[in-house]
Amino acid sequence: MAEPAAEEQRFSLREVLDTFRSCLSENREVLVADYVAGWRGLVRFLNSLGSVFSFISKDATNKIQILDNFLQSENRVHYASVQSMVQFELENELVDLTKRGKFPESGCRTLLRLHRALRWLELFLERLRTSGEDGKTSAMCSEAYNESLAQHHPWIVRTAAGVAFCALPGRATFFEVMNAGAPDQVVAMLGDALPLISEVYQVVEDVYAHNDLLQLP
Ligand SMILES: CCCCCCCCCCCCC/C=C/[C@@H](O)[C@H](COP(=O)(O)O)NC(=O)CCCCCCCCCCCCCCC
Repeated sequence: MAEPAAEEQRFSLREVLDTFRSCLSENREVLVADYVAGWRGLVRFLNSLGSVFSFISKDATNKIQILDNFLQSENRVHYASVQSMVQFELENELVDLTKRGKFPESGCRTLLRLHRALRWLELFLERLRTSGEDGKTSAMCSEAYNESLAQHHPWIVRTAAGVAFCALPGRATFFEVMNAGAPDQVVAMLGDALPLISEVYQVVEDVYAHNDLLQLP
């Protein structure tokens, strides 16, 4: 008998893109449940690349879980969108604004970590999309990282990340794991996806910038 559970576990780039697509509502609210679902898909992809990446996927999973808990809490209506979450947590003083204190796991600071990682994803996928057949994924990955997330990570994390990047498979294998068809189809799909990811990133960036939350500890 076929194993649906195993099939569900299989990463599909299209599915992940669809969840990121559905996370922007008509009035440009970013829906937290879909945002988190998109991340869950990406983590599944990362896990399929091997255990060298597990320290990264554990951190991402942990943050997804924190947000999931809010989505299931009695305050869940306030966590429906990034906009409502920010408003709710700020109004009720549930965020450590300048140094870590009573709220080390606020929704705002937790989502900010994923938001910064989304910028890495955008830069990385754009490099992947425009790369040639012999493009080096590890170089693309570390360039994207240095331009984004690295600025927020201490030396020890940057070093560990650098080591992990060396274990990335080549472009061809990478495209296969994405499970989105032949390389030219993957490239086309990335072309469709990137404006979407950028838009989600930009909306969240604007909300955080407007509320002066981009440096939350
Ligand atoms: C495909 C290669 C994957 C490379 C992933 C690049 C990102 C490297 C991130 C390294 C993070 C190391 C783990 C620790 C992080 C935390 O210190 C740090 C700060 O948190 P804190 O303030 O609570 O302490 N956490 C973070 O910055 C959040 C990191 C979240 C990383 C999620 C990465 C998911 C990658 C998904 C890959 C998908 C590839 C897409 C192909 C379709």
